[in-house]
Amino acid sequence: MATMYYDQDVSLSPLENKTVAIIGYGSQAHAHAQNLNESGVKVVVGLREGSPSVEKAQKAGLRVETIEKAVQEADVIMLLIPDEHQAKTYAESIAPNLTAGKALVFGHGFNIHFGRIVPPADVDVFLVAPKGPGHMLRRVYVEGAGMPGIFAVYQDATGNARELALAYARGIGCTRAGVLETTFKEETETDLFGEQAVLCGGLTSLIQNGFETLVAAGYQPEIAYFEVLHECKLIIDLIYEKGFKGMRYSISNTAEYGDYVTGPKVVAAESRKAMEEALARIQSGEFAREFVAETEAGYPKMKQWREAMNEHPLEVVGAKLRNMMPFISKKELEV
Ligand SMILES: NC(=O)C1=CN([C@@H]2O[C@H](COP(=O)(O)OP(=O)(O)OC[C@H]3O[C@@H](n4cnc5c(N)ncnc54)[C@H](OP(=O)(O)O)[C@@H]3O)[C@@H](O)[C@H]2O)C=CC1
Ligand SMILES: CC[C@](O)(C(C)=O)C(=O)O
Ligand SMILES: [Mg+2]
Ligand SMILES: [Mg+2]
Repeated sequence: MATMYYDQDVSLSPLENKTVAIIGYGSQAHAHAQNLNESGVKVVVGLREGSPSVEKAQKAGLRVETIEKAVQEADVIMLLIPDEHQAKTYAESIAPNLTAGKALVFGHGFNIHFGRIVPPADVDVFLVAPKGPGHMLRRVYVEGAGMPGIFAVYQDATGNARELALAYARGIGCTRAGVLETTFKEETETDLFGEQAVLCGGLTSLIQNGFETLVAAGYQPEIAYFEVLHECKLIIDLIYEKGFKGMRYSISNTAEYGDYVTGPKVVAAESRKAMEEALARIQSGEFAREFVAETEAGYPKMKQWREAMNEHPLEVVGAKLRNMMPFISKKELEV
């Protein structure tokens, strides 16, 4: 069993009298900035010139500076802009202001692991990666709960990097749920695998195929949506709270029997092989190279896939149905 760190094991004191610069104010960054601020840590948000996020961060009671100025005045610099843009921002705005003894921090190991950012030897480098979306990191913190997180030290120039990483994890609320130590390699590869094969790619493909199968067979799209998407959350909630056993306790025996008989046929050897191939592509750096090339070309494939999916009957019917359920549609994801 891995060593888990909780609130009672971790002190915030390594962050006392230090300033944390949060670079960006998107999904993760707004949650880190607001959670740290409410945990009593001194925070400055670093944003590019003309950023539309300045007002949002200020409205949340946060101080905003340019990226360069935020890096200059901070002891700990957390880089939370999209992975594909980090190397350029690092080279232009961060590296020239990154003096000895500061800490350069990441929410995901992509740029260090794939060699796109090479920091100087005299700074601490670590990651603190919450295991969940930024908007949920903020939501659970406000509710008094936390999101599990993992941390890794890549470079310990000051001798304090590990304690600083744990204190940071506490400041954003992760030690309320449990934090464990990893490496940049393990975090990067497992995170990419999880989001591609299971959490995002795998899950949406499963739902989409289920929806299309029912609709093609002549069933009403609204029923198909409720059956394979809306109810997914309710089943996942049970798995999240009680594991497979608790979920199977709550469903009917009919459903449980069908689950054992049909599940392994739907997600079978072919899918397992595709998962292994996806992992190999991640480990070899092939996925990272392909994603960076897509970025440099202006995201032609991403744009096409996004547009096509936005028009898919699943999304069209889903938007209408969610609109009739104010307890869902009123939950904003806007920062
Ligand atoms: N999304 C998530 O929940 C998770 C993300 N992570 C990691 O966290 C990091 C941030 O991801 P995420 O929160 O999704 O990022 P977002 O896409 O939400 O980041 C948006 C922010 O980045 C700024 N930004 C975008 N492009 C640039 C640029 N070229 N130069 C300067 N600023 C820029 C935007 O600035 P402006 O406001 O000016 O538009 C905005 O403030 C990544 O490393 C990611 O892998 C880790 C765990 C989960
Ligand atoms: C699952 C996607 C994720 O890895 C995350 C929210 O943890 C991401 O990169 O956004
Ligand atoms: Mg990720
Ligand atoms: Mg993740």
